[in-house]
Amino acid sequence: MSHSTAGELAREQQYVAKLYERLDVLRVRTRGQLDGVLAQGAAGGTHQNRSERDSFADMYATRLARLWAVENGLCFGRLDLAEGAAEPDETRLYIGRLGLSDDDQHRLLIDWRAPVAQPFYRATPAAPMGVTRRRHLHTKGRTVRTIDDDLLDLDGLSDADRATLNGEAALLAALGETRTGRMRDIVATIQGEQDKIIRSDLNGVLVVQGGPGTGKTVVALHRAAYLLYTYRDRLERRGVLILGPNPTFLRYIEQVLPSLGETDVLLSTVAELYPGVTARRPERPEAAAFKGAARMAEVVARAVQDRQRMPRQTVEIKLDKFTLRLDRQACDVARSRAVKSRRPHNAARGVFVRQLLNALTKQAARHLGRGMLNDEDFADLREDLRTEEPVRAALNRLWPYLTPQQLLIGLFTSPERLAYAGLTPAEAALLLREPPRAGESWWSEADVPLLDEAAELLGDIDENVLRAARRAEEEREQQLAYAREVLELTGMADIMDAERFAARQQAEETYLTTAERAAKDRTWAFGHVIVDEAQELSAMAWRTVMRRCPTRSMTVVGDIAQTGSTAGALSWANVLDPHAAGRWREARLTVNYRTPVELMSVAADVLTLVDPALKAPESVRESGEPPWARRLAGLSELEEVVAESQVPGGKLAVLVPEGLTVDLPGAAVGAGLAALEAPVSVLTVAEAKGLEFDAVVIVEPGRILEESPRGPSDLYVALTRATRRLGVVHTAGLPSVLTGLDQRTR
Ligand SMILES: Nc1ncnc2c1ncn2[C@@H]1O[C@H](COP(=O)(O)OP(=O)(O)OP(=O)(O)O)[C@@H](O)[C@H]1O
Repeated sequence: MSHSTAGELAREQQYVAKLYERLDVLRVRTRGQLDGVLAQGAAGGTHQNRSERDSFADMYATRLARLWAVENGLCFGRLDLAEGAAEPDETRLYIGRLGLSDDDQHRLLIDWRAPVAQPFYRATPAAPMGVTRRRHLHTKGRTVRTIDDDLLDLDGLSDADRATLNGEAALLAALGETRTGRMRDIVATIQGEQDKIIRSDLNGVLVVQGGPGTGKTVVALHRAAYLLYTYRDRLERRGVLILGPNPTFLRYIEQVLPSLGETDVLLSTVAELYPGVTARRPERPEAAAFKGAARMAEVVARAVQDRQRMPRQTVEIKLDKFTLRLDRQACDVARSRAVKSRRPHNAARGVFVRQLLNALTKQAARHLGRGMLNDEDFADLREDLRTEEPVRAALNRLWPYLTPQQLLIGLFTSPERLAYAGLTPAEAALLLREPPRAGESWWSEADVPLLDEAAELLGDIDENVLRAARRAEEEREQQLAYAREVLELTGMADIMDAERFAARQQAEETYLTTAERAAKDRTWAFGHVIVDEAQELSAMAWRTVMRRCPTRSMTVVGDIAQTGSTAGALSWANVLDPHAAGRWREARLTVNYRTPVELMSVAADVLTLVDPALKAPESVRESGEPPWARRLAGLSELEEVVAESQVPGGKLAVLVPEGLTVDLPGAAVGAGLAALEAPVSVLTVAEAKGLEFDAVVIVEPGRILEESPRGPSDLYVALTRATRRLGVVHTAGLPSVLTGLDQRTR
């Protein structure tokens, strides 16, 4: 290290130490404010006093959580601006995870999302945006380890400045690190094309199309943080939903937003979007694809109509003293009134029942010899009839209350109902199933959009009753959870127990965060929705997602070339035009930050099998390790191959075709937390989608290629998961597209 660099490092250390000092002061101060509010107690005062106190407590608790979240890498950059490009005392800006000012309101640190921080990510030598130098500070704990400078305007620098330049290495250093099994934030090294997407306008649907490793996921997450910062009021109220392909992927990305100080975001999968249903049953790909097709909306609608069909014969209702009759015409009139009301099935039932009860009441009056009734008597008699069991039973048979679950179970277990819904016997066979048995998990991921569709058409049975029941059940639980959180955060857990704290809250007060409230409510409309691996969503899944976002403020990220699901997308226009025609725009990411050049050139060959017109993204770096292929006498040799391929301290994935089991002692098998944490995991391509590993060994690529109509896409995904090493092993022949690989014998 040169003398001047050492001096520069010491100066930066001094500044960074000052920032941490300020952070500590703010933590103590905010903690004091929170304690002050909590000490006022929650029991006394008017309702308004209490709710004001609670919002302050909430605000301080959130602020405190944010101040703690930014401990690592608090400050990671510095911008030196040319004279004239900034106010005289603002020519040097430090950029960090949040904004800090001193008590005199002098800015000490700029939040990376603030407009003035934008040149840190966008300035280039060709368009320096007034920046003379961009400096990256690499810290460990509170210590500045190294600094890297990008020189943007040589003329603007003094001789002394020139002597301290280090050159750009921050990005490559970040990319070269071994993987931890969890995605990290990239706030210090966001690239220009990524920054444009992150800061793109909130309105409308932004599609981010990019090849593997171009940073779509990580960019989408930084965009969420940016939008929350920039439109905090609007988004905190309605919440932000991030949808990923499976729970393992959500675990992979879950730390990124908290590390950026944002915690109130709901991470979910489509399978979890229907509150109260756990969709765990595996589904045959043909059935899943069929259930995902847009036509299923019509099928579900027909299934509802099926439950509104009227019998041909007159319905007889035997009461003690006489028998009432509903003929076909009376039923048809009531049905058509109910349908014309345009209400969902369960709400329209009220119209239907009222109409028939009126008809029955008139009949009953005749039987009772009471020709003309005044309004009051008529209403009394109608009420008497309504509570008669035979009347209730008859009306229920004609137009039953239905939950979405009842509707779909009825449909999927009945060849007659499936036929009425418009399916051929062969199509019906894909859906036909045995009724649920106790404890069985009956629903699959592909069923969730159908339940959601049914819920729209049926409506709630009785909103108020349902809500009240749900609230009563959840109330105590919510209050306890909240109390625990607050007590833990404030370090008060040892002086007050959560039960007592919760007991002090009023019954009508709820303490759920926006994300938590939204997760429990099927009809919640989010302020912004981000869909990752969006190419995999079926047409029916898109209908479900769009219902969660009526404003269509969305970020949709994916890669059409990676579509593995047969119900998935083949073009963004196909997917989005039905829901947001004229309201979506596409941005592209073109640089691959994950996969080295050597691996990407093999993947590019496979991409031509997906579609010769597609172009693979450019890789930014080389690994110096050419990918290889090896023929094995048997899969028992795999253990040795894996041992040779591991990167010390890193993660390795063995990617296998669907249904192939391999025996690797100590390896984590299948999706789940272990897949992220174990040094070696065995996964199918679908399970590895969106993830990355230091090394990857692909087993029997020929089978992956042939096992589905989307085989080439699956192989492309498999080839692009590694950051350093890639090997392919096979006992059967090697697909011709891979014969260019280094052939190894051992
Ligand atoms: N600007 C950056 N600085 C540092 N690392 C980056 C940057 N952009 C992307 N990366 C890294 O590149 C890798 C790939 O990013 P990401 O998983 O977001 O890509 P993707 O486009 O979603 O890939 P895929 O389509 O294959 O799932 C991640 O390790 C990510 O952290």
